[in-house]
Order: sequence, then C-alpha cells, then structure tokens
Amino acid sequence: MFLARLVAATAPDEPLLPLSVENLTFEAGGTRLLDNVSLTLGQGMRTVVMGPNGAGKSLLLRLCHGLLRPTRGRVRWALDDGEAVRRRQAFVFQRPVLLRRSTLANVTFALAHAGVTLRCRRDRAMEALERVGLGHLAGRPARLLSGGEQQRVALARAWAIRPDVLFLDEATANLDPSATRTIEGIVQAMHEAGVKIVLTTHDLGQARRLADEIVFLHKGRLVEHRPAAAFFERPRSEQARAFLDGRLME
Ligand SMILES: Nc1ncnc2c1ncn2[C@@H]1O[C@H](COP(=O)(O)OP(=O)(O)OP(=O)(O)O)[C@@H](O)[C@H]1O
Repeated sequence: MFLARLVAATAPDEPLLPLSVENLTFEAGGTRLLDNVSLTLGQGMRTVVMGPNGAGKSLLLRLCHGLLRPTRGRVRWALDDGEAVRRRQAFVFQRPVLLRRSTLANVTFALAHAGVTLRCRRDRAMEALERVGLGHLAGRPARLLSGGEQQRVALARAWAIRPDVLFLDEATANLDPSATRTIEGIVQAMHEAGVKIVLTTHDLGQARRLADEIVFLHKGRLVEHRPAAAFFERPRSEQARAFLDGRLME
C-alpha cells in the first residue's frame, strides 16, 4: 500500500487531463447552486473561472477537486484511479490553513502526507520554499508570517508535491497589490513548469494577466467558455458584457 502510494506520488506516467465535467449539478437546502454544468479542461491553458458573487465558482472548483460530491453529474479525469487523481492535484484556498509549526515543517508535512520518503522531504521542501522566495524563513513559525508569505507557503506546499493540476480559489483576495503580483509570478512559474492552472478571481486585472481561457458562470450556470482574448474583447452573452462593465453584481 505504502509503495503504491509512493509510485503514485513520484511516477505520474499516464496523463491526468483532460478533466471532463459532465452535467454537474449541486443542490443544498433545496436550492440548485450549480446547474447542469458541462465542460472540458485540457492541458496547457490557464483557466480562470469568473462570475459575480454566488455564481458557483468555488463550488465548481471544490467539486472538481473532490472536496464536495455532486448531486448529479460527474467529474471525470483521463486517469481512472481515484487515489492517483487525488494525489496529483493541489488546492490553494483564499485563507491558507497552516499548522502551528515551522514554515519548513508545513511543507514536509504535506510531502509526508503525499507519501514522499523521509529522505527526500527536506530537500524537496527547501527547493519549493526557495522557488517561492521563502528559503530564508524556513525556520520561522509559519503562523507568524505575513498574509502574503503565508499564501506563498501554501503555494510552496502545493509546488513541493509536484501536482499536475493546481486549483486556486481567490488565492489573492486578501492580499495587497505587491503580494498579489508575487503570487501571480509563482502561479506563472508553475504554469511554465507544466502545471495545469485553474483559478477563480474577482480581480479583472488578474484575470486579464493570467487567463488563457475563461469559464464564465452566472447563477450556477455555465454561460461562456472561451479563449480569454475573445471573451474580453467580444463577450457573447449579455451577462458577461454586464459583468465586465461592472453592472452585474450577482
Ligand atoms: N456547501 C454549501 N451548502 C449550501 N450552500 C452553499 C454551499 N457552498 C456554497 N453555497 C452557496 O452556493 C452559492 C455559490 O457559492 P460559491 O461559493 O460557489 O460562489 P462564488 O461564485 O465562489 O461566489 P463568491 O464570488 O461570492 O465567492 C452561494 O449562494 C453560496 O452561499
């Protein structure tokens, strides 16, 4: 069992993508919050999920990542191995959840959880911390770091496990412009390293900077799924036009 985990974490041969979402529906308390969404996300493009408050962006990401179970429909990966699928993706939340340990230990803990051998953990964790510019703070208690630094620890943790797919849900919503740009630079570096990026944001500037394609949701429905340049220049739907003009609040 342990060996199987190790192999899954270190030798990802078969592609995980594309990710197909088929007639995905999520209901809670008698309300349909995500309504029959179908789309396919492939390798390479940075996908930005946009839409007004309550559109279902977080729900879509959480369902894709397996944090929630759909009421109907399904999430299908190219790889038909639930354990490997789970281990080859990472999720960064709006507020990072950090352990009451050193910055380094937060990353090595994630590696232990991913089945990486004790021998490799420290080097891999340090490498990831260096990549996000936090090598010098490895020994500092993680919870004493600034908000932007804490989010960089979350990204180092994600990077260290070498995921195929990284989901980010409003990862910069609480950060100032400088910390936001730092996070965007790390996301861009992960994209260039071959990690599939799927993120939600309220920040139109960020969407324009990072997106290759846009998934636009409104009231739980998929309204547009198009290349970013086309979406921003010629949105097809009235909802998207209103949203880009700042006229669609929910
Ligand atoms: N587990 C849940 N149970 C019940 N309702 C939920 C649950 N998760 C989300 N919702 C509701 O579903 C709707 C969509 O939520 P979601 O968080 O996906 O929206 P969002 O598009 O990410 O919005 P925002 O931009 O405001 O973060 C909201 O009305 C939210 O209150």
